[in-house]
Amino acid sequence: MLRTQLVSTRAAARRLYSSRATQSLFVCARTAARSPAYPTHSSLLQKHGVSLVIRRGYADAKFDRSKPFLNIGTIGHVDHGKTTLTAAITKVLAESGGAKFTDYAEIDKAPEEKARGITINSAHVEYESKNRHYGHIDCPGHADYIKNMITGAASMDGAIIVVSATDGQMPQTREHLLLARQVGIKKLVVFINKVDMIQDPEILDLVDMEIRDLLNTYNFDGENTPIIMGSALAALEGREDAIGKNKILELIDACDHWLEVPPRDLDKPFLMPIEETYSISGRGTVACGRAERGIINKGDEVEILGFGERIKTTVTGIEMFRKELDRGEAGDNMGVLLRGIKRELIQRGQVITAPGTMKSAKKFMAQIYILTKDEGGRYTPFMVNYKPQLFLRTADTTVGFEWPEGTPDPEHKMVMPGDNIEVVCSLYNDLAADVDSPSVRVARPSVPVSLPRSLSMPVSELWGSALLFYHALYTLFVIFAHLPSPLLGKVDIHLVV
Ligand SMILES: Nc1nc2c(ncn2[C@@H]2O[C@H](COP(=O)(O)OP(=O)(O)OP(=O)(O)O)[C@@H](O)[C@H]2O)c(=O)[nH]1
Repeated sequence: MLRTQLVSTRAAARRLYSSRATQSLFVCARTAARSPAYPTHSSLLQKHGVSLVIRRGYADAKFDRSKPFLNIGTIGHVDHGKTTLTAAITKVLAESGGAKFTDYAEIDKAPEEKARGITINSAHVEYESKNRHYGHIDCPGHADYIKNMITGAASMDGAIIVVSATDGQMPQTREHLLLARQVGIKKLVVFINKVDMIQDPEILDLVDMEIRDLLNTYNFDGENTPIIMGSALAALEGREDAIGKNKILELIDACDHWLEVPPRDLDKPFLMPIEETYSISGRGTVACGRAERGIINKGDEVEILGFGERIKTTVTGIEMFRKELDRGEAGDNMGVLLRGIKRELIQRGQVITAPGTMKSAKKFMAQIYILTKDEGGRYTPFMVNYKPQLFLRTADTTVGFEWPEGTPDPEHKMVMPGDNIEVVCSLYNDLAADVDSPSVRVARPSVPVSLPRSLSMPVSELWGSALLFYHALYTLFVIFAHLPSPLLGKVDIHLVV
């Protein structure tokens, strides 16, 4: 009886969430929030001629590398309690000296976020368990900010998926699971939150069952994945330890035992995509991001690439969570202090690399497999001049598709889900790509060019490119119908034309 009631209430809630009326309301609210008539904090500042320059302090202690470092984070549906859980973890671990308590407001800190009451950019905190050092990313749950989720999730080694016991799995629970899978996260820990609002244990059993099924659907280990049931708010408010503090400790223990530290690519040339930039008074400009591969030492020469720039500079300092390092490694979520670089010169989406190891590309050939609806892809065709959004590392830019020269009847050629196509891609902004990567099958350029060397991207990055269509398609789906996450395709080969 109870089960039937619960299922029908959830079905009604999902139907309401997915209805055109609700989605139109969201769209109107977003449009209003973005309109000049409803200025956000930063647009107000800009209107009055004040540019929002982000400043912050620099490292004030030495970084201790004695414990293995792992990037994890909270993902899940909007309002299920990701930020509350992040704050609660730092609070509980602060009691044993494993963290500095970071309260809810500090994590949810971007001005636009506060104005609109939702998490836009992923926020980073750190904490330590007995065995591990964690960098933690609090990912946004809101549909509008899926691109932040892609870049946030892309820098995670493992994740905590937060599911409210009152709602069970919701659209973004499924979307984030799909995304987590596609950006290479292999293991997750589940936190069923808000159990303080549930009186009947049968409901919790039902949510547990539902989540294990869902994990299996997305190729995670549904049987063995640890599921912890608790209340982040109770832990944050220091009440009801049985569902609060004790469950947070259980969650951290589960992360220690279930999530694995992946092998780090230390032998390859250094590469760090820029996520954020800061200006440190008296020191200079710091670029932050997660090192994808290689090692960087204080004093090393580097190159900043992308968006029309190729700048040589020297690294004068490396920091991680405000602690100084002599050397940064693949997997580190670090800040790099750059000699003589003005903050305005660099931006999110560019990369910092060992000099001469990468080039930037604006036009290339791609071999793309278009995922079908059953594979989480699209179910409608598209034609020439289709312009989706490309997500590559922290960059996102518009990409235009054209048929290669010599294609018969290009104007009327239609691409169906399940098709394998070869297209010429033109980016709005140039992005960094590897030179002569051995991990790529290099095909014949079908448009003749006289480049000294071919440019290509390794398959791992092409997977990032496979997410390129996600945002554009997602927006369409949110507006017209709330359907499962679309992903356009798998990109196999990239060549410069
Ligand atoms: N009763 C109860 N409320 C909770 C609990 N955890 C979070 N909440 C409340 O749920 C609401 C949403 O929590 P957030 O932490 O902002 O949720 P979120 O998932 O980070 O939301 P977004 O960042 O916008 O995606 C807030 O009002 C919290 O106080 C809990 O364990 N019990």
